[in-house]
Amino acid sequence: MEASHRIQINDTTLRDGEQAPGVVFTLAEKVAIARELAETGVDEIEAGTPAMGDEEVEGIAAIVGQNLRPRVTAWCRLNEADVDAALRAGVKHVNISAPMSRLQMRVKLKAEPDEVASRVTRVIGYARDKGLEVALGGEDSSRADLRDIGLIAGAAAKLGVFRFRFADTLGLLDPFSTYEYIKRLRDETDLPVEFHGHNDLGLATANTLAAIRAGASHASVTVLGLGERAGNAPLEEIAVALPRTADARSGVDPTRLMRLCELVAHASRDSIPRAKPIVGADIFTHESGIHVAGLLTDVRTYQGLDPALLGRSHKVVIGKHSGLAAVRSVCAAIGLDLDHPTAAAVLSRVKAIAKMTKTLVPDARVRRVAREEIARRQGEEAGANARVQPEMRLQP
Ligand SMILES: CC(=O)SCCNC(=O)CCNC(=O)[C@H](O)C(C)(C)COP(=O)(O)OP(=O)(O)OC[C@H]1O[C@@H](n2cnc3c(N)ncnc32)[C@H](O)[C@@H]1OP(=O)(O)O
Ligand SMILES: O=C(O)CCC(=O)C(=O)O
Repeated sequence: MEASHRIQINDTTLRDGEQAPGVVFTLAEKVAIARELAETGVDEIEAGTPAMGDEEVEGIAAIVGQNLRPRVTAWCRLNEADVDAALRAGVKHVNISAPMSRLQMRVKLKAEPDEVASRVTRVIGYARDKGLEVALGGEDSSRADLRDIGLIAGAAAKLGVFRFRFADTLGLLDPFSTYEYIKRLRDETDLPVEFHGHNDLGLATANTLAAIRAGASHASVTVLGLGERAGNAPLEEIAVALPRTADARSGVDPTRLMRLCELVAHASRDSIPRAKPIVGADIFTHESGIHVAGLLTDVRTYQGLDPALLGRSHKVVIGKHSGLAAVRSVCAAIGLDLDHPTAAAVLSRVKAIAKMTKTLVPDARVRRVAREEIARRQGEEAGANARVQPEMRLQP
């Protein structure tokens, strides 16, 4: 059965993702990532920050030039010069960002809410006059008075902006407070809401899903959660979790997530942690005997997420926590059928190896031990038979 509502996946790997310390994408990498994002099925690509200069503008323009299916947006501050830079990049859509908390308004713009609203009218009006489709970015929304958001988003709505982005800029929210904020935001604006979460408390995914449950229609994400400080909500987690936890779906093709994540990891000179949800190398790898025995009998016993959904499969490995079923299955895969005492002897030896080496025991070594045990047992049986032969001859 298909989940009920379609959520827009707005990827900001090339903007907020590249803000992660030390991450630099080359122009070729940016284009490759944008193309892969499009193939994966995201709805929007936030391609960069034109105010950063000519090279950044060139990078965004190169992505625009690919004529990809997703909308390509650029991130602008609340000033005309940033809008002009976005125009040079050739985008048709921009996110124009205004601080929503009084603290950020005062520190960054030396302004009070009504002055920010006036500035929104001026700058977004300027962008609209130049033919741009505009979304209002609400920086630091989670520390804002929702009435201030209502005032500023109201000024933007009058100019026909297509969306409001609620940013939990400092990753302060939890799923319960996110849900409340996004529900209450409905009293302040009719604009479609995008939720942009940060992962400082490890809650970006949970908060984004809570925002969706509360009525947000757009999820702002990055590949592998790359982004400022602890990063953002990972695209791969949101895409896979949406239908499972939020009765919603996206246009993302899960079978392309591995390839996309590997590309971004490589371009950001990082590796994917082995236990990273959805794309980590080990997330469908099973060592524990009880789990392996269960999976081998009926896969549903220990399968939450079907690896086939991601084009992946379960893998059994042998280590300190293995049991007889696992050892037997590794050997049976090459036609070595172990009886119970032989399997027990093999298991005992491979466990000792795992403890000594503090790692897994490769299948080839398990099978070598198995062959040795089979040979030893056959030798013992032959010896025993030889010993009993004379007695047998004495029998009448
Ligand atoms: C929460 C976020 O992710 S916000 C996005 C953060 N992204 C980036 O910072 C992108 C990379 N940044 C850069 O390359 C540079 O900071 C630039 C090119 C954007 C600006 O560089 P500079 O002109 O040297 O300014 P600097 O970085 O020192 O300070 C930022 C300026 O932007 C202003 N500013 C910040 N947010 C906004 C906003 N939403 N609207 C208008 N102005 C803003 C600050 O008040 C400050 O103004 P000031 O120069 O008058 O003091
Ligand atoms: O204002 C926006 O568009 C969001 C900026 C951002 O990345 C954030 O606040 O974390």
